[in-house]
Amino acid sequence: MVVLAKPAALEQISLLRTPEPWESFAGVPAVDLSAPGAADDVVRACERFGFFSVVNHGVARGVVERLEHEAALFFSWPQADKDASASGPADPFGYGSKRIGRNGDMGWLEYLLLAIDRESLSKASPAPSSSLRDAINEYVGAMRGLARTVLEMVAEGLGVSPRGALADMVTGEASDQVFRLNHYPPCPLLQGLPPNCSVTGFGEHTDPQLVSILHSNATAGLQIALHGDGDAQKWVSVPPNRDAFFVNVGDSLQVLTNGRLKSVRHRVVAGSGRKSRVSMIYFGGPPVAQRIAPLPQLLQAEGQLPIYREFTWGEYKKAAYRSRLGDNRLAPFQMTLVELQHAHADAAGLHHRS
Ligand SMILES: C=C1C[C@]23C[C@@]1(O)CC[C@H]2[C@@]12CC[C@H](O)[C@@](C)(C(=O)O1)[C@H]2[C@@H]3C(=O)O
Ligand SMILES: O=C(O)CCC(=O)C(=O)O
Ligand SMILES: [Fe+2]
Repeated sequence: MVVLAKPAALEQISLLRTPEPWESFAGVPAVDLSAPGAADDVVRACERFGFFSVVNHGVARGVVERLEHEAALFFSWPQADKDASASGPADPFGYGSKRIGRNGDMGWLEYLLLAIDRESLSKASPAPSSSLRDAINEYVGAMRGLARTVLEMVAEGLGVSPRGALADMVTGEASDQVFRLNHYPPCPLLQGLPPNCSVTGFGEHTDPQLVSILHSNATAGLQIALHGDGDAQKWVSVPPNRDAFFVNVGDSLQVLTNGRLKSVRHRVVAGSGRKSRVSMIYFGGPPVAQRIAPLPQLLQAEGQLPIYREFTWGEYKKAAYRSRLGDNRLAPFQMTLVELQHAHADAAGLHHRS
């Protein structure tokens, strides 16, 4: 990590001064994937928090440990070697430090962001070493399986058939999968400041895909916003659990379920005294041509009208990459109040356009 070499850039990473210590949240649902009724538990967790952990997931500990080891090795390379490991700074794929995306977002982290073809790392975004590439490929294979299981459970719990309708979008031939390794070192800028001061590691956002599956080491830092009434938002810290994976509902799943499942706003904060946080995240996106719109089956079953306009994943991604991290990327695709009123009137056969 380049530390303090360019103070001007560091100033752009907003320091958060927190009046209270972050509340460690004991209420994150832990779903036992091997238990009967897991599908209902998954849906409940997605409705309530858009976020949950999974245990008894069937992913071998060795797969995680191998990648953790390789990731730690990579992040310990000299800065010049990491910078040279991809041709230029991440855009969006490759090795990046402090800059997230293309539009001025900054965080106290370094990362590797990689595109995945169906089974393995894309030739377009090679890993910096063959041992890291092999560990990522093995890990991503396990994550695709886990994403499939979770999305099959979502479909089952919602009564959507076939059971693979959502899972196929993420694990099919042309699906758009992304993998990310993040490293958040302790921040020296905070030394000497009160212990409740922290720096933005990864700014608040929702993930654009259907689901993201996250694993981290034992260092805290991830926070989620609890879905409140109206605009009220309460941030809580997620206690790390090395034996579990954390599942985030993404924007696309929110749209497919007409807002019944909600994407979770989340962020990472880094402190001064902590150990480094290392996280690995698999993002399950559909093929670029996939149409994303509320599933007709769900609308019919629940007697609802769509609250989102249809778009393709390619269109959403293009818009996402033009947005800032914290933007509400779904807002432009939401039906306006007037459109909803017209749709209701049309559905009731009452609407006469002049
Ligand atoms: C600021 C940005 C980074 C991001 C692309 C974007 O323009 C807005 C969405 C961001 C995000 C958040 C979730 C994932 O980490 C990510 C890879 C993604 O798919 O959308 C990042 C993008 C990125 O880092 O390139
Ligand atoms: O690193 C983490 O723990 C979360 C990062 C994240 O939300 C992301 O990369 O989209
Ligand atoms: Fe995220």
